[in-house]
Amino acid sequence: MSTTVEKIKEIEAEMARTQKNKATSFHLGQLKAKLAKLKRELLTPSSSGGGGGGAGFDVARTGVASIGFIGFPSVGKSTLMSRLTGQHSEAAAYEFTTLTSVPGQVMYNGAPLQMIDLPGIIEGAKDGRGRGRQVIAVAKTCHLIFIILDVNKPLTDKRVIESELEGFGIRINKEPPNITFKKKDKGGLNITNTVPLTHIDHDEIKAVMSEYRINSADIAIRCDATVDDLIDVLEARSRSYIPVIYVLNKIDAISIEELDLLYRIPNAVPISSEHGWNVDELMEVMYVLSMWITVTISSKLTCSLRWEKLKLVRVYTKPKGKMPDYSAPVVLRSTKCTVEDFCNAIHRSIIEQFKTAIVYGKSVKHQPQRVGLSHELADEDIGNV
Ligand SMILES: Nc1nc2c(ncn2[C@@H]2O[C@H](COP(=O)(O)OP(=O)(O)OP(=O)(O)O)[C@@H](O)[C@H]2O)c(=O)[nH]1
Ligand SMILES: [K+]
Ligand SMILES: [Mg+2]
Repeated sequence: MSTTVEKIKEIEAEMARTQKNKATSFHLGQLKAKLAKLKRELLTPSSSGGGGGGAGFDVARTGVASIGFIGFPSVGKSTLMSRLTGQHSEAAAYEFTTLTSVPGQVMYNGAPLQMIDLPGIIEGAKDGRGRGRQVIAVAKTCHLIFIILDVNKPLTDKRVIESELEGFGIRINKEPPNITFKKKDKGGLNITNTVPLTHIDHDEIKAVMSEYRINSADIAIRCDATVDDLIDVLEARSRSYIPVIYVLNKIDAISIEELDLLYRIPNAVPISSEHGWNVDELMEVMYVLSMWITVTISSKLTCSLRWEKLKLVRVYTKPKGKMPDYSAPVVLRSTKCTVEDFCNAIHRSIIEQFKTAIVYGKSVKHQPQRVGLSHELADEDIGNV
Protein backbone atom coordinates (compact mmCIF):
# COMPACT_ATOMS: atom_id res chain seq x y z
CA MET A 1 0.00 0.00 0.00
CA SER A 2 1.44 3.34 -0.97
CA THR A 3 1.45 6.13 1.58
CA THR A 4 -0.58 9.32 1.26
CA VAL A 5 2.53 11.22 0.19
CA GLU A 6 3.19 8.68 -2.56
CA LYS A 7 -0.42 8.83 -3.75
CA ILE A 8 -0.18 12.64 -3.90
CA LYS A 9 3.00 12.38 -5.96
CA GLU A 10 1.33 9.94 -8.39
CA ILE A 11 -1.66 12.24 -8.92
CA GLU A 12 0.56 15.28 -9.34
CA ALA A 13 2.59 13.41 -11.95
CA GLU A 14 -0.55 12.35 -13.80
CA MET A 15 -1.82 15.94 -13.79
CA ALA A 16 1.48 17.15 -15.18
CA ARG A 17 1.25 14.72 -18.11
CA THR A 18 -2.40 15.50 -18.89
CA GLN A 19 -3.02 18.28 -21.36
CA LYS A 20 -5.78 20.67 -20.37
CA ASN A 21 -8.54 20.69 -22.99
CA LYS A 22 -12.25 20.09 -23.36
CA ALA A 23 -11.81 16.29 -23.50
CA THR A 24 -9.71 16.09 -20.33
CA SER A 25 -11.44 18.66 -18.13
CA PHE A 26 -13.66 16.10 -16.37
CA HIS A 27 -10.66 13.90 -15.62
CA LEU A 28 -8.55 16.85 -14.42
CA GLY A 29 -11.36 18.05 -12.16
CA GLN A 30 -11.50 14.57 -10.63
CA LEU A 31 -7.74 14.50 -10.09
CA LYS A 32 -7.74 17.92 -8.41
CA ALA A 33 -10.53 16.90 -6.05
CA LYS A 34 -8.72 13.61 -5.21
CA LEU A 35 -5.56 15.58 -4.54
CA ALA A 36 -7.36 17.99 -2.19
CA LYS A 37 -8.81 15.08 -0.22
CA LEU A 38 -5.43 13.35 0.09
CA LYS A 39 -3.80 16.59 1.25
CA ARG A 40 -6.44 17.00 3.93
CA GLU A 41 -5.76 13.42 5.03
CA LEU A 42 -2.10 14.28 5.32
CA LEU A 43 -2.87 17.17 7.63
CA THR A 44 -5.15 15.16 9.91
CA PRO A 45 -3.06 14.04 12.89
CA SER A 46 -4.35 10.44 12.83
CA SER A 47 -3.11 9.88 9.26
CA SER A 48 -0.26 7.55 8.44
CA GLY A 49 1.08 9.96 5.86
CA GLY A 50 4.35 10.59 7.66
CA GLY A 51 5.58 13.56 9.65
CA GLY A 52 3.00 14.67 12.25
CA GLY A 53 3.00 13.33 15.77
CA GLY A 54 4.83 14.83 18.70
CA ALA A 55 3.84 17.84 20.75
CA GLY A 56 2.62 20.91 18.94
CA PHE A 57 3.93 24.40 19.40
CA ASP A 58 0.66 26.13 20.24
CA VAL A 59 0.60 28.60 23.11
CA ALA A 60 -2.18 30.04 25.28
CA ARG A 61 -3.67 32.98 23.45
CA THR A 62 -3.71 36.41 25.04
CA GLY A 63 -4.57 39.88 23.77
CA VAL A 64 -7.06 40.91 21.11
CA ALA A 65 -5.25 39.26 18.21
CA SER A 66 -2.32 36.93 17.70
CA ILE A 67 0.33 37.34 15.06
CA GLY A 68 2.50 34.38 14.01
CA PHE A 69 6.04 34.70 12.58
CA ILE A 70 6.79 32.44 9.62
CA GLY A 71 10.01 32.30 7.63
CA PHE A 72 13.10 30.36 6.67
CA PRO A 73 15.79 29.96 9.35
CA SER A 74 17.88 32.99 10.27
CA VAL A 75 15.79 35.61 8.46
CA GLY A 76 15.60 37.55 11.74
CA LYS A 77 12.31 36.43 13.31
CA SER A 78 13.62 36.30 16.86
CA THR A 79 15.52 39.58 16.50
CA LEU A 80 12.24 41.20 15.46
CA MET A 81 10.36 39.51 18.30
CA SER A 82 12.74 40.89 20.92
CA ARG A 83 12.63 44.33 19.34
CA LEU A 84 8.83 44.56 19.16
CA THR A 85 7.81 42.98 22.43
CA GLY A 86 10.84 43.21 24.69
CA GLN A 87 10.35 39.47 25.24
CA HIS A 88 13.80 37.96 24.74
CA SER A 89 13.92 35.28 22.09
CA GLU A 90 17.35 33.83 21.42
CA ALA A 91 18.83 35.10 18.14
CA ALA A 92 22.06 33.90 16.54
CA ALA A 93 23.85 33.52 13.21
CA TYR A 94 23.17 29.77 12.93
CA GLU A 95 19.99 28.14 11.58
CA PHE A 96 17.32 26.71 13.88
CA THR A 97 18.27 28.81 16.87
CA THR A 98 14.60 28.89 17.85
CA LEU A 99 13.26 25.41 18.57
CA THR A 100 9.84 26.15 20.01
CA SER A 101 7.18 28.87 19.99
CA VAL A 102 7.98 31.97 22.02
CA PRO A 103 5.00 34.21 22.82
CA GLY A 104 5.32 37.88 23.64
CA GLN A 105 2.96 40.79 23.97
CA VAL A 106 2.99 44.37 22.79
CA MET A 107 0.58 47.17 23.77
CA TYR A 108 -0.22 49.39 20.84
CA ASN A 109 -2.75 52.24 21.06
CA GLY A 110 -4.20 50.57 24.11
CA ALA A 111 -4.63 47.22 22.41
CA PRO A 112 -2.74 44.16 23.64
CA LEU A 113 -1.41 42.17 20.67
CA GLN A 114 0.21 38.78 21.02
CA MET A 115 3.19 37.88 18.86
CA ILE A 116 4.37 34.32 18.46
CA ASP A 117 7.97 33.75 17.37
CA LEU A 118 8.29 30.33 15.73
CA PRO A 119 11.06 28.01 14.57
CA GLY A 120 12.22 28.45 10.97
CA ILE A 121 10.60 26.28 8.32
CA ILE A 122 12.15 24.75 5.22
CA GLU A 123 10.80 23.80 1.82
CA GLY A 124 8.69 20.65 2.16
CA ALA A 125 7.59 21.62 5.69
CA LYS A 126 3.92 21.00 4.93
CA ASP A 127 4.75 17.45 3.82
CA GLY A 128 6.37 16.69 7.13
CA ARG A 129 9.95 17.90 6.74
CA GLY A 130 11.36 18.99 10.07
CA ARG A 131 8.74 20.19 12.53
CA GLY A 132 7.30 22.38 9.80
CA ARG A 133 3.77 21.08 10.12
CA GLN A 134 3.53 21.89 13.81
CA VAL A 135 4.90 25.36 13.09
CA ILE A 136 2.43 26.06 10.29
CA ALA A 137 -0.40 24.64 12.41
CA VAL A 138 0.20 27.46 14.92
CA ALA A 139 0.22 30.08 12.17
CA LYS A 140 -3.06 28.68 10.85
CA THR A 141 -4.85 29.68 14.05
CA CYS A 142 -3.40 33.22 14.17
CA HIS A 143 -5.34 36.32 13.13
CA LEU A 144 -2.45 37.65 11.16
CA ILE A 145 0.81 36.18 9.84
CA PHE A 146 4.12 37.93 9.33
CA ILE A 147 6.00 36.21 6.52
CA ILE A 148 9.53 37.31 7.26
CA LEU A 149 11.99 37.37 4.39
CA ASP A 150 15.69 38.19 4.27
CA VAL A 151 16.16 40.77 1.48
CA ASN A 152 19.65 39.41 0.82
CA LYS A 153 18.14 36.08 -0.26
CA PRO A 154 16.35 35.43 -3.60
CA LEU A 155 12.85 36.84 -3.71
CA THR A 156 11.67 33.40 -4.93
CA ASP A 157 11.74 32.43 -1.24
CA LYS A 158 8.48 34.37 -0.92
CA ARG A 159 6.74 32.00 -3.31
CA VAL A 160 8.17 28.93 -1.56
CA ILE A 161 6.84 30.03 1.83
CA GLU A 162 3.47 30.94 0.34
CA SER A 163 3.08 27.51 -1.20
CA GLU A 164 4.00 25.86 2.09
CA LEU A 165 1.18 27.77 3.79
CA GLU A 166 -1.25 27.20 0.92
CA GLY A 167 -0.51 23.47 0.99
CA PHE A 168 -1.60 23.54 4.62
CA GLY A 169 -4.99 25.07 3.80
CA ILE A 170 -4.05 28.69 4.56
CA ARG A 171 -5.33 31.21 2.03
CA ILE A 172 -3.29 34.40 2.04
CA ASN A 173 -4.83 37.86 1.67
CA LYS A 174 -7.84 36.35 0.02
CA GLU A 175 -11.55 36.29 0.71
CA PRO A 176 -13.46 33.00 0.64
CA PRO A 177 -14.67 32.39 -2.95
CA ASN A 178 -18.19 33.61 -3.52
CA ILE A 179 -19.67 30.20 -4.22
CA THR A 180 -22.55 28.61 -2.36
CA PHE A 181 -24.12 25.21 -2.73
CA LYS A 182 -27.17 23.56 -1.29
CA LYS A 183 -27.35 19.79 -1.33
CA LYS A 184 -30.62 18.22 -2.46
CA ASP A 185 -32.03 14.69 -2.49
CA LYS A 186 -32.55 14.53 -6.23
CA GLY A 187 -32.60 16.59 -9.42
CA GLY A 188 -28.92 16.53 -10.36
CA LEU A 189 -26.60 19.53 -10.35
CA ASN A 190 -28.11 22.91 -11.07
CA ILE A 191 -25.24 25.34 -11.72
CA THR A 192 -25.85 29.08 -12.01
CA ASN A 193 -23.25 31.81 -12.43
CA THR A 194 -23.67 35.60 -12.20
CA VAL A 195 -20.37 36.32 -13.96
CA PRO A 196 -18.85 34.55 -17.01
CA LEU A 197 -16.67 31.61 -15.96
CA THR A 198 -13.34 31.75 -17.79
CA HIS A 199 -11.40 29.16 -15.74
CA ILE A 200 -13.82 26.32 -15.20
CA ASP A 201 -16.46 24.50 -17.23
CA HIS A 202 -19.48 22.50 -16.15
CA ASP A 203 -17.70 19.19 -16.78
CA GLU A 204 -15.00 20.08 -14.27
CA ILE A 205 -17.58 21.21 -11.72
CA LYS A 206 -19.46 17.91 -12.17
CA ALA A 207 -16.24 15.91 -11.79
CA VAL A 208 -15.33 17.68 -8.56
CA MET A 209 -18.83 17.38 -7.11
CA SER A 210 -19.05 13.67 -7.93
CA GLU A 211 -15.65 13.12 -6.30
CA TYR A 212 -17.23 14.64 -3.15
CA ARG A 213 -20.28 12.42 -3.70
CA ILE A 214 -22.60 15.37 -4.21
CA ASN A 215 -24.85 14.41 -7.10
CA SER A 216 -27.77 16.76 -6.54
CA ALA A 217 -27.32 20.38 -5.49
CA ASP A 218 -27.95 24.01 -6.39
CA ILE A 219 -24.57 25.65 -6.97
CA ALA A 220 -24.44 29.44 -7.23
CA ILE A 221 -21.15 30.88 -8.46
CA ARG A 222 -20.75 34.67 -8.12
CA CYS A 223 -17.08 35.06 -9.03
CA ASP A 224 -14.85 33.98 -11.90
CA ALA A 225 -13.97 30.85 -9.95
CA THR A 226 -11.25 28.28 -10.58
CA VAL A 227 -11.44 24.57 -9.77
CA ASP A 228 -9.33 25.30 -6.72
CA ASP A 229 -11.87 27.87 -5.52
CA LEU A 230 -14.64 25.31 -5.80
CA ILE A 231 -12.56 22.76 -3.89
CA ASP A 232 -11.80 25.37 -1.21
CA VAL A 233 -15.53 25.83 -0.68
CA LEU A 234 -16.08 22.06 -0.42
CA GLU A 235 -13.11 21.81 1.95
CA ALA A 236 -14.17 24.95 3.89
CA ARG A 237 -13.60 23.28 7.27
CA SER A 238 -9.90 22.88 6.63
CA ARG A 239 -9.32 26.30 5.10
CA SER A 240 -8.24 29.48 6.94
CA TYR A 241 -8.30 32.86 5.24
CA ILE A 242 -5.58 34.90 6.93
CA PRO A 243 -4.10 38.30 6.13
CA VAL A 244 -0.34 38.34 5.68
CA ILE A 245 2.17 41.15 5.94
CA TYR A 246 5.48 40.47 4.19
CA VAL A 247 8.20 41.73 6.49
CA LEU A 248 11.28 42.36 4.34
CA ASN A 249 14.09 42.28 6.87
CA LYS A 250 17.76 43.30 6.89
CA ILE A 251 17.38 46.39 4.67
CA ASP A 252 20.50 47.75 6.38
CA ALA A 253 22.46 45.42 4.12
CA ILE A 254 21.15 46.72 0.75
CA SER A 255 21.39 49.89 -1.33
CA ILE A 256 18.78 52.66 -1.63
CA GLU A 257 18.09 51.57 -5.25
CA GLU A 258 17.38 48.03 -4.13
CA LEU A 259 15.16 49.34 -1.35
CA ASP A 260 13.12 51.30 -3.92
CA LEU A 261 12.28 48.05 -5.69
CA LEU A 262 11.09 46.46 -2.45
CA TYR A 263 8.51 49.21 -2.00
CA ARG A 264 6.68 47.88 -5.07
CA ILE A 265 5.82 44.58 -3.40
CA PRO A 266 2.19 44.66 -2.23
CA ASN A 267 1.42 44.21 1.46
CA ALA A 268 5.09 44.41 2.35
CA VAL A 269 6.96 46.49 4.92
CA PRO A 270 10.75 46.73 4.55
CA ILE A 271 12.52 46.89 7.94
CA SER A 272 15.75 46.29 9.75
CA SER A 273 14.96 44.47 12.97
CA GLU A 274 18.55 44.76 14.11
CA HIS A 275 18.59 48.55 13.80
CA GLY A 276 14.89 49.14 14.43
CA TRP A 277 14.41 50.84 11.07
CA ASN A 278 10.80 51.26 9.95
CA VAL A 279 9.40 49.06 12.71
CA ASP A 280 6.95 51.88 13.58
CA GLU A 281 5.42 51.53 10.13
CA LEU A 282 5.20 47.78 10.64
CA MET A 283 3.44 48.29 13.98
CA GLU A 284 0.97 50.68 12.41
CA VAL A 285 0.07 48.31 9.56
CA MET A 286 -0.20 45.42 11.99
CA TYR A 287 -2.36 47.35 14.43
CA VAL A 288 -4.77 48.53 11.76
CA LEU A 289 -5.18 45.00 10.45
CA SER A 290 -5.51 43.23 13.75
CA MET A 291 -7.95 45.82 15.11
CA TRP A 292 -10.01 45.55 12.02
CA ILE A 293 -10.14 41.80 12.40
CA THR A 294 -11.18 42.14 16.03
CA VAL A 295 -13.94 44.61 15.22
CA THR A 296 -15.08 42.40 12.40
CA ILE A 297 -15.27 39.34 14.57
CA SER A 298 -16.94 41.09 17.51
CA SER A 299 -19.61 42.70 15.39
CA LYS A 300 -20.14 39.39 13.58
CA LEU A 301 -19.75 40.86 10.12
CA THR A 302 -18.38 38.61 7.43
CA CYS A 303 -14.66 38.18 7.68
CA SER A 304 -13.72 39.82 4.41
CA LEU A 305 -10.55 41.83 4.37
CA ARG A 306 -9.74 44.97 2.54
CA TRP A 307 -6.26 46.28 2.25
CA GLU A 308 -6.95 49.93 2.50
CA LYS A 309 -5.70 51.74 5.55
CA LEU A 310 -8.66 52.06 7.81
CA LYS A 311 -9.52 55.08 9.86
CA LEU A 312 -10.32 53.75 13.26
CA VAL A 313 -12.11 55.32 16.19
CA ARG A 314 -11.25 54.22 19.70
CA VAL A 315 -13.96 54.55 22.32
CA TYR A 316 -13.17 53.85 25.97
CA THR A 317 -15.85 52.41 28.19
CA LYS A 318 -16.44 53.90 31.64
CA PRO A 319 -18.27 51.90 34.27
CA LYS A 320 -20.43 54.13 36.53
CA GLY A 321 -18.41 55.90 39.20
CA LYS A 322 -15.12 54.43 37.94
CA MET A 323 -12.24 55.56 35.77
CA PRO A 324 -12.47 54.82 32.04
CA ASP A 325 -10.84 51.58 30.96
CA TYR A 326 -8.02 52.85 28.76
CA SER A 327 -6.51 49.40 28.31
CA ALA A 328 -9.23 47.98 26.07
CA PRO A 329 -10.89 50.46 23.71
CA VAL A 330 -13.86 49.49 21.62
CA VAL A 331 -12.49 50.09 18.14
CA LEU A 332 -14.86 51.22 15.42
CA ARG A 333 -14.36 52.15 11.83
CA SER A 334 -14.83 55.87 11.15
CA THR A 335 -17.55 55.06 8.62
CA LYS A 336 -19.49 53.07 11.22
CA CYS A 337 -19.06 54.80 14.54
CA THR A 338 -22.48 55.76 15.90
CA VAL A 339 -23.54 54.95 19.44
CA GLU A 340 -25.54 52.10 17.92
CA ASP A 341 -22.40 50.65 16.28
CA PHE A 342 -20.63 51.03 19.62
CA CYS A 343 -23.38 49.10 21.44
CA ASN A 344 -23.39 46.38 18.83
CA ALA A 345 -19.63 46.03 19.03
CA ILE A 346 -19.98 45.21 22.73
CA HIS A 347 -23.05 42.98 22.60
CA ARG A 348 -26.19 42.81 20.52
CA SER A 349 -28.43 42.65 23.58
CA ILE A 350 -27.40 46.14 24.72
CA ILE A 351 -29.57 47.82 22.09
CA GLU A 352 -32.70 46.20 23.53
CA GLN A 353 -32.26 47.93 26.90
CA PHE A 354 -30.73 51.13 25.55
CA LYS A 355 -32.13 54.41 26.89
CA THR A 356 -29.39 57.00 26.52
CA ALA A 357 -25.61 57.14 26.27
CA ILE A 358 -23.35 59.44 28.28
CA VAL A 359 -20.38 60.62 26.25
CA TYR A 360 -17.27 62.64 27.08
CA GLY A 361 -14.91 63.78 24.32
CA LYS A 362 -14.54 65.55 21.01
CA SER A 363 -17.90 64.50 19.57
CA VAL A 364 -19.97 66.39 22.18
CA LYS A 365 -20.31 70.07 23.17
CA HIS A 366 -21.01 69.49 26.86
CA GLN A 367 -18.82 67.23 29.01
CA PRO A 368 -20.51 64.84 29.51
CA GLN A 369 -23.55 64.91 27.25
CA ARG A 370 -26.51 62.57 26.87
CA VAL A 371 -26.89 61.33 23.31
CA GLY A 372 -29.02 58.85 21.34
CA LEU A 373 -28.25 55.87 19.13
CA SER A 374 -27.54 57.84 15.96
CA HIS A 375 -24.90 60.11 17.55
CA GLU A 376 -21.50 59.79 15.84
CA LEU A 377 -18.57 59.15 18.16
CA ALA A 378 -15.06 60.57 17.72
CA ASP A 379 -11.65 59.04 18.37
CA GLU A 380 -10.84 58.73 22.08
CA ASP A 381 -14.36 59.49 23.26
CA ILE A 382 -15.40 57.96 26.55
CA GLY A 383 -18.83 56.37 26.59
CA ASN A 384 -21.25 54.78 28.99
CA VAL A 385 -24.63 53.31 28.04
N1 LIG B 1 22.09 42.76 8.94
C1 LIG B 1 21.07 42.34 9.66
N2 LIG B 1 21.14 41.19 10.32
C2 LIG B 1 20.08 40.79 11.04
C3 LIG B 1 18.89 41.56 11.11
N3 LIG B 1 18.00 40.91 11.89
C4 LIG B 1 18.60 39.78 12.29
N4 LIG B 1 19.86 39.70 11.79
C5 LIG B 1 20.86 38.64 12.03
O1 LIG B 1 20.40 37.43 11.42
C6 LIG B 1 20.80 36.31 12.20
C7 LIG B 1 19.58 35.46 12.51
O2 LIG B 1 18.71 36.17 13.36
P1 LIG B 1 17.59 35.44 14.20
O3 LIG B 1 16.77 36.49 14.84
O4 LIG B 1 18.18 34.40 15.06
O5 LIG B 1 16.78 34.74 13.03
P2 LIG B 1 15.57 33.70 13.14
O6 LIG B 1 14.76 33.88 11.92
O7 LIG B 1 14.89 33.81 14.43
O8 LIG B 1 16.37 32.31 13.03
P3 LIG B 1 15.91 30.82 13.50
O9 LIG B 1 15.31 30.90 14.85
O10 LIG B 1 17.18 30.06 13.48
O11 LIG B 1 14.95 30.35 12.46
C8 LIG B 1 21.48 36.87 13.44
O12 LIG B 1 22.86 36.80 13.23
C9 LIG B 1 21.00 38.31 13.50
O13 LIG B 1 21.93 39.15 14.13
C10 LIG B 1 18.84 42.81 10.41
O14 LIG B 1 17.88 43.56 10.41
N5 LIG B 1 19.96 43.14 9.69
K1 LIG C 1 19.10 32.03 13.70
MG1 LIG D 1 14.57 32.44 15.87
